[in-house]
Amino acid sequence: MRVDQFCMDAWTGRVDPEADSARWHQRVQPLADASQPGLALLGFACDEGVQRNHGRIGAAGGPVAIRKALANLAWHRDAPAYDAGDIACDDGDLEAAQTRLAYAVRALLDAGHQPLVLGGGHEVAYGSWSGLAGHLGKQPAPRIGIINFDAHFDLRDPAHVRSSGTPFSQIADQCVARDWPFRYACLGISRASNTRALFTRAAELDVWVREDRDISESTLEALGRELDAFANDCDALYLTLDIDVLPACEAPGVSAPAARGVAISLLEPLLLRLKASGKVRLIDVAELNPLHDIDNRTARAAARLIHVLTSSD
Ligand SMILES: N=CN[C@@H](CCC(=O)O)C(=O)O
Ligand SMILES: [Mn+2]
Ligand SMILES: [Mn+2]
Repeated sequence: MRVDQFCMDAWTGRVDPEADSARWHQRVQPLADASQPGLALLGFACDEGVQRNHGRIGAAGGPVAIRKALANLAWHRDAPAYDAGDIACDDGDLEAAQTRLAYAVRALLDAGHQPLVLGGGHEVAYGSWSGLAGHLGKQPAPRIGIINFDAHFDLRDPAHVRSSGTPFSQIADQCVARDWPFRYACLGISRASNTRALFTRAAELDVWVREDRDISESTLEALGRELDAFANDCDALYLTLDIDVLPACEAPGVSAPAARGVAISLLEPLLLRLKASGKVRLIDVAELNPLHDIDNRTARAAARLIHVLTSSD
C-alpha cells in the first residue's frame, strides 16, 4: 500500500513496570504487507479543504497530534493495531490527495483491516467514503449508512468549490451516478451555524438530522434506538466524527468551535451503540486543529473517542 509519509516518532510515552500495563505506544506496530487483520490508523494530513472553505488552517497537523494523544492511553484491545502512515496534500491538489486516500482505505479494507482515518479537514470524508465504496462496489447498490457527528451539514454545493464544506454533497452526487442509495445521518447540527439553504438541501436529500439541542440525557435512549434502526437498514456503516461537534470548552482546537455543541459524555453512549451494531466498517476523525488547541484538550478528546470506539473492554 502506498502512502506519502511514514514516521513512528509519535508513539512514545510512559512505561509502567507492572505486568499488564501496556499503553498504545507499546503496542502499535508499523503496518506491513503480512500484518494480521487489525485496526489500521491512516493519517490524512490536509489543510486544503479548510483553506478553500475560508476556515482556520492547521488541520494538517491533526494526525500527529492525535497519535501523540493516543500514544499514552492505556491499551485495552485484544486485536492488533497498526500505523499505516499518512496521505498528505502539500501541493494544493486536494482531489489527487483524496484519490490517494481512497486507494489506501480500499487497500486496507481489502486486506481485512479496520481503517481509522485521522484528518485533516472534513474533506477527508470524500476520500474515506470513496475507499469504502471501492471496497464494497463489487456488490450491487450497497446500502452504506453515513453517520456524521458534526455541528455542520457539509452539504455545500461543490459546483462553487470543493472543500471541507462539500464532502457529503460530493458523496450524494456519486450515489446518484452509481444508482446507489444515499443514507446520511447528521447528528449534532447547530441551527445557528447552517444556513436555510443547507437545511433545505438536507431535507431534499432525506438526511436524518438531529440538532445539538435534541441530544440530551433524556433523549439518549430514544436516539440510541433510532441509531439501531438506521444501522439495521444498512449493509455497512461509515462513521465520521467532526470534532467540532463537541462544545468549544471540550474542543477549542478546531476551525469552527461550537458555542453549544454535544458534550463528550453524551457522544460516548451513542458511539458505543454504533460499535455494538457490528456494522461500522470505516471511521474517520476530522477537523482537529492543533494550532488552536489548549493544552492538547482537543487532541485528548479525539483520542478518548477513538479509545472508546476501538477498545475491547
Ligand atoms: N467543514 C465545514 N465547515 C463549516 C465551517 C463553518 C464556519 O467556518 O463557520 C461549514 O462549511 O459550514
Ligand atoms: Mn464537518
Ligand atoms: Mn463541523
